[in-house]
Amino acid sequence: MEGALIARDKVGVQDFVLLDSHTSEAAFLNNLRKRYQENLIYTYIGSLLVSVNPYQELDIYTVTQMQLYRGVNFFELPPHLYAIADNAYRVMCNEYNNHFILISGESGAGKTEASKKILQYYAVTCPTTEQLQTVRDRLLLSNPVLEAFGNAKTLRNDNSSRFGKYMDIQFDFKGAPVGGHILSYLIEKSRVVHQNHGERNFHIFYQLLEGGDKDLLCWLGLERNPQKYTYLIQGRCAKVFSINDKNDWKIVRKAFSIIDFTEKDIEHLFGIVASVLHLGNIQFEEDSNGHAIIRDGTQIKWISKLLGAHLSILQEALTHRKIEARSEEVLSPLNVDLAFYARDAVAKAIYGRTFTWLVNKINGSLANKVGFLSGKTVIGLLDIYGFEVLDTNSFEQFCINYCNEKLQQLLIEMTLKAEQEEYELEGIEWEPIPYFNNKIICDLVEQKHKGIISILDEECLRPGEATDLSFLEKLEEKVGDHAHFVTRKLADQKTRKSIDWVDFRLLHYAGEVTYCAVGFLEKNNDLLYRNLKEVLCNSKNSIMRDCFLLSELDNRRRPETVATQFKNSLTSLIEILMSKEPSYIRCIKPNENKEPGKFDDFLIRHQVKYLGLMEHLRVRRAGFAYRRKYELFLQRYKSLCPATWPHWHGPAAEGVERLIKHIGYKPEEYKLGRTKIFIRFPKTLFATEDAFEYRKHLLSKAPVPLVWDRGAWGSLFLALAWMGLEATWDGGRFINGFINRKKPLCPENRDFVRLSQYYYLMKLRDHLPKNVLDESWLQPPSILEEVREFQCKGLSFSHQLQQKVVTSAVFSGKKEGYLESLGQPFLETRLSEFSKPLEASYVTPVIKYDRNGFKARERLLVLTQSSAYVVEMAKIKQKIEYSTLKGISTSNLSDGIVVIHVPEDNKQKVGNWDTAPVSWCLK
Ligand SMILES: Nc1ncnc2c1ncn2[C@@H]1O[C@H](COP(=O)(O)OP(=O)(O)OP(=O)(O)O)[C@@H](O)[C@H]1O
Repeated sequence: MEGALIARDKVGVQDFVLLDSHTSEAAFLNNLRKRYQENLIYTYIGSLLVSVNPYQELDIYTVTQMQLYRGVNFFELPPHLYAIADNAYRVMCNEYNNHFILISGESGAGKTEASKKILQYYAVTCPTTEQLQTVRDRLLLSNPVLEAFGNAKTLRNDNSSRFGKYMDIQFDFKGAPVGGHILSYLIEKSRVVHQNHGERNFHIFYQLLEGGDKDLLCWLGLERNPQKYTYLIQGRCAKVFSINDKNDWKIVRKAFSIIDFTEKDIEHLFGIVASVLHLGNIQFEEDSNGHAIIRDGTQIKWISKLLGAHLSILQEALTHRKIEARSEEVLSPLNVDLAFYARDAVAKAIYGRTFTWLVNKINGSLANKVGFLSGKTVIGLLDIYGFEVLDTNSFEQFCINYCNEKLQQLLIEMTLKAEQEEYELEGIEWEPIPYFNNKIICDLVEQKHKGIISILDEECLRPGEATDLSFLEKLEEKVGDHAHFVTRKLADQKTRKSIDWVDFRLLHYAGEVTYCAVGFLEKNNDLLYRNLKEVLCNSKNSIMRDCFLLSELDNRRRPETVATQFKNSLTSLIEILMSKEPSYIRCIKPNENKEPGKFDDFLIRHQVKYLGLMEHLRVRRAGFAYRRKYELFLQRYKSLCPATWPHWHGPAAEGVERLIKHIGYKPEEYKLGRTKIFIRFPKTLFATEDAFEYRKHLLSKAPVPLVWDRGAWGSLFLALAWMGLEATWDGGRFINGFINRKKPLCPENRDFVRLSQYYYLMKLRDHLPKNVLDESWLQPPSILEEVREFQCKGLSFSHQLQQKVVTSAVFSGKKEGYLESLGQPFLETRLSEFSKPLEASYVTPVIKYDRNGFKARERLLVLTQSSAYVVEMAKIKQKIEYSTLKGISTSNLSDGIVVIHVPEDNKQKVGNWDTAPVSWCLK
């Protein structure tokens, strides 16, 4: 206990306070620098996590660290990714809602690493079973496969994501990961055929050449030397010091077997990868008529073999274009330039569509096959290509940066804007803090008819001679007066020099980016000659046939342009995210050289500025560190005030007022809104948390059933769960008390009581004082993990063990779900005082509602072997025998209401209570 408090004082509080006292940018940067130099790479601004890429493995990603953060409020320990992950997870489990974690920052800032660490955190800390272990492995192993095919070395990052990824992790009602789903966004296909100096193609090509065994390479017609392949050598850096292609190949190869890829799938997949390399080596020359012919037939033969395409048809498709004139089809020979264009187009199309196939295949293997369909919640992880400025920026950078504008907009909408609007809504006095809203740039790009994408589409689709230059002219005409758009013609004298005639410049939220318009039309159209498509549709390679459907050939409608498809997919993504509870991680790149420990002030200041971190800080500082609905605040802290403990029956707002008056909040420390309490300073909250912690410590020492969270409806459900499972337990001995119950609970109710049982136990764990979770216990063999659990929780070990043995004798092989429940400790919630006169097996405080007027009354519910009793003080108010029980209904809401149905003809007058209802309604 003490340890936890000291740790919190030393680190958690300090983190907040330091930030709290820093309003100036310089002070904030100083703080970040100082922390970075001490290897403290994480900092909070409120609940937003700022992460500065360390470029070295620090000792903060261990399983012990993960366990440390598990189930602890995020402000209690030093800032960490795990705290954010755990917080989202816990809220999801408690409130059954969906979450997402948005990880943003520029290329190389550490987004992918962060998302992988979060995934690992869930894999390690979430409950699992043998069956779920496969799901967990698949979730983890989908990453190396996707990275192999979708990541590449760029100048800014040796493992840069060249596609956007949004991954939903699905959890069942117990909080166990049961499945996943990945949405991918616009892979940078142009990289397949062209790489800038110092950059590589996608990792998989190098991995295959480096790691693939001799027989495989021989079968694919490949040589173990990237220098032999045109598509791999343009960046002149096939070998990279920081990348171990051979090792990565092994991981990918192993991953394939775990994520359900058959040998045939793998054969076809690498047939495609090799075909792309062979395609790149095809050279054309001119025949006497100026038509393109293939110079050397070796490559095309390999492609024909690997794709299962007819050699002469393939040859023809690469050198001719099929033109449809009325009802006739005419083959028109291509010149050399067009033949190269066709070759590259088919290589890009093959790779791009195979990537989509790969994602779908992985999704098939991640699909939830084991979990309960009901009660499924998700946590989404968004790791998407970061803001990017290259020497020459093309259509791909335009899309990537537009995507980052959209995410910035989402963040503004959900934080800066939402927070300030919330104050207004809640009637809290507030001086608005200005911030840059990048909506204006999003509109410039995406507005219907008027935005850059619409203008680009118009140029792509209109008849006549449209070129990249005519597109640029259209832009000048239509958006030339926009404050965030410049071309050479529109620029003032000073900036003119830095913009070429084929360029346009956008003033993004993250800085200026000059785009070269050359290639925009072609990349946006992304057309593939019809005869090439036909070849691929008829391929014997099953992946190709899945990717190129014959129906596509019949569809005469022009496909949507790439930019419009991308815009639409981003709109859907934003909708997906808006429906979930957000957590944010802002990644910062500390220097351009990928060097550990180097804090480049200039570079970081720029990121702090455009990420809007100072505005976040000011809103946080001027605003309130914490806000919570009255009901939830009261629920958590009600034990701190005698008037609210154990129950407060009035409105929650009044309860909170009583509570904070009792604790002694000063007026400047809080504000009461319409539905929420707002606490200004973190220290106020910490003091409250400390008091709560101490209170729990005291409570847990007292006899459990009478004082411990009397409102814990879970206790009742636990009892009901046992009843539903037709058994109960008397003072350590199990008795088949309900064995004669004829009707078992229906499946929904059974799931529900199991859920209640599970959460009750989780609650039990969370409410134990921290010092009992002592890491000094020796790591037991896994078979004894359960025993250790009891030790850790401070429960009587031998007693629990005895009970487990007895239970095993009674239930093993007889009770459904018994094996699953083995790992959960039994509760010590028996009431010894009652055991003699009533032979009680279970006691819990409840609120009983009368049929007449639904009036609430505090009672105790006592469950014995044969009957249930409602008790007031020491008086039995009502008794019902289980043999007469008609049924039990539970509410489908989280209100904890249970109705116990009693037959009409079975009314009993007990004690002095003469209004025995037909049903008991309990909470
Ligand atoms: N927490 C970390 N610990 C150690 N190294 C890290 C960490 N985060 C990032 N790095 C290093 O920085 C590199 C770049 O990180 P990462 O690939 O996550 O960047 P990114 O933001 O996803 O970039 P992109 O947008 O280009 O995909 C990693 O390959 C790794 O070397």
